[in-house]
Amino acid sequence: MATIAGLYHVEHWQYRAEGNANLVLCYAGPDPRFATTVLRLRKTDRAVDRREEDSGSTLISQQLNVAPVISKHDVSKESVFASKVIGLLLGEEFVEQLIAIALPPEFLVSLAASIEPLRPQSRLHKVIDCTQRVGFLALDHTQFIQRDPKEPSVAVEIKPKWGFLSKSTFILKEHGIKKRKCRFCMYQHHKLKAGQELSLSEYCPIDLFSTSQHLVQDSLDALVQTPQNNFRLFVNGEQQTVSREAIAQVIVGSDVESVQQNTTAPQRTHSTSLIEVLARVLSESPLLKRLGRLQQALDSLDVETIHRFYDQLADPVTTGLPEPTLEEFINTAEAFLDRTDLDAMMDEDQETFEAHNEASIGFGPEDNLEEVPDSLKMHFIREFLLSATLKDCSILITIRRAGQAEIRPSMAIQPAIRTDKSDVEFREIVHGVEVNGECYQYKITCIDLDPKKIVSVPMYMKKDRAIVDHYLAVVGDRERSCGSH
Ligand SMILES: O=P(O)(O)O[C@@H]1[C@@H](OP(=O)(O)O)[C@H](OP(=O)(O)O)[C@H](O)[C@H](OP(=O)(O)O)[C@H]1OP(=O)(O)O
Ligand SMILES: Nc1ncnc2c1ncn2[C@@H]1O[C@H](COP(=O)(O)OP(=O)(O)OP(=O)(O)O)[C@@H](O)[C@H]1O
Repeated sequence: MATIAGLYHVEHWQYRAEGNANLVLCYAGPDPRFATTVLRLRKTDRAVDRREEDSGSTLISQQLNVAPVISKHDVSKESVFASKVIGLLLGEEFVEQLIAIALPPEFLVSLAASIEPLRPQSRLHKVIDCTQRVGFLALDHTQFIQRDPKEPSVAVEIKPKWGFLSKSTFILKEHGIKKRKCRFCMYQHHKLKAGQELSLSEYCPIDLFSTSQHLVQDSLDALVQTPQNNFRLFVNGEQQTVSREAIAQVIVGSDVESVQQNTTAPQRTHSTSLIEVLARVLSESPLLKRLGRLQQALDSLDVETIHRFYDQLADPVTTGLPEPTLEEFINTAEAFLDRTDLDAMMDEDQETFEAHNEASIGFGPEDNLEEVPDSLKMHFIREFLLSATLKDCSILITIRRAGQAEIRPSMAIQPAIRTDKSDVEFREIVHGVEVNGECYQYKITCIDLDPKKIVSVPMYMKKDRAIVDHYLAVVGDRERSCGSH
């Protein structure tokens, strides 16, 4: 594992953001090698008595003392999973580069203590896992490698979730609502009941994934209106509160300082809004379409059949299945690509894509599923896990105004970082787009591409049931289908 001299200064790392599983810090020190990089660290359950909680180093040291020496999460292969497995499917250019680095425990302990007061209340049930020996250095995708002091970079993070309505013939008739309402829209009602959200989101992923520019634009407006955990805004790497006003002010290249200070200073008027530029980028880039089609094609059997396979294969004593290895995931992706023409898949209309997809499975719901060979059952469970990764990733789109000459695609390379093992360098591909006669540079990257666990399959099944049952109980089958306008 690489050790990088000069990286382990706690005071040089600032809290950036966190999800359920990882916490991310951005570099704010003087070393130019780490400018525009972030550090991604795994979290673990807070395993100490809450009465003793002091949100400081005692707490973290307790964790360090009680936890086993080897972290229960072996994350060392996760960077390879993202680049090799997801890279095969999505295209390597869209997958964020992660560099695995060694983590001294004292560094983690001090880091955890220093950022604790900055963390949101809702995430405090977990802490940085101070037993992890490996973390990841990545590019800060809210900014460009080459900063332009005159043109601020505006970044939007979208967690698009499930971009398809399942047409799987394996879905039981009584669960047919899944063919009309998307999982995100149905899940909103469950989240409301559970107190996870206070109001329903106006966003529907089916519109975002539609590739129709006006629907994409409408769904971006909906995300701004109800961002939940699906939309974040950054200006020069600083996270901003999402609001219509902030978005209107962040007309790319407008008076950014006033947005950062959240003032309502008079805006410079531009004909083009950030939403328009984003809609163009999302409709133009193949990423979103590829993501949606892959999510659907890799989930051809739906969790209902996947769970049946899981039950048929699971060891009755341990009631589990071994987690797939990296090699097994690679083989699964390769076998999927053998039966799928990725280029054709991108060009086909929805109906043809679904028909091809169904035909390529090799068996149907009318067949005796007990007779499907075990190896094939395992294969489809792993495909389903790949789909789960793609259903939970986020997309970062970073934009800045540019001159006409700068909108040709180009690659920027960060100065090499010398580790004790080798030199590593980060790269980014910068594209250009012209909207309403104004030129912009952008990059688009997928983050959070961790492998999902096979042990979660029964939980996925339970969640599916809970979401559908609750939706049918409170709404029924009376709303218009998602995607029908
Ligand atoms: O099942 P979902 O759709 O709720 O997804 C979970 C996410 O909830 P969301 O609905 O996006 O708010 C959830 O996000 P939040 O914690 O709600 O922000 C995680 O991303 C979770 O992944 P993991 O278990 O940490 O690997 C996600 O779990 P997976 O289903 O991806 O395993
Ligand atoms: N390379 C990056 N550049 C900039 N910001 C990043 C980067 N990676 C992560 N982040 C920020 O940190 C947040 C948490 O990271 P990440 O999505 O990997 O966590 P997670 O726990 O896996 O998320 P989830 O709960 O969705 O599974 C992201 O939502 C994003 O705002």
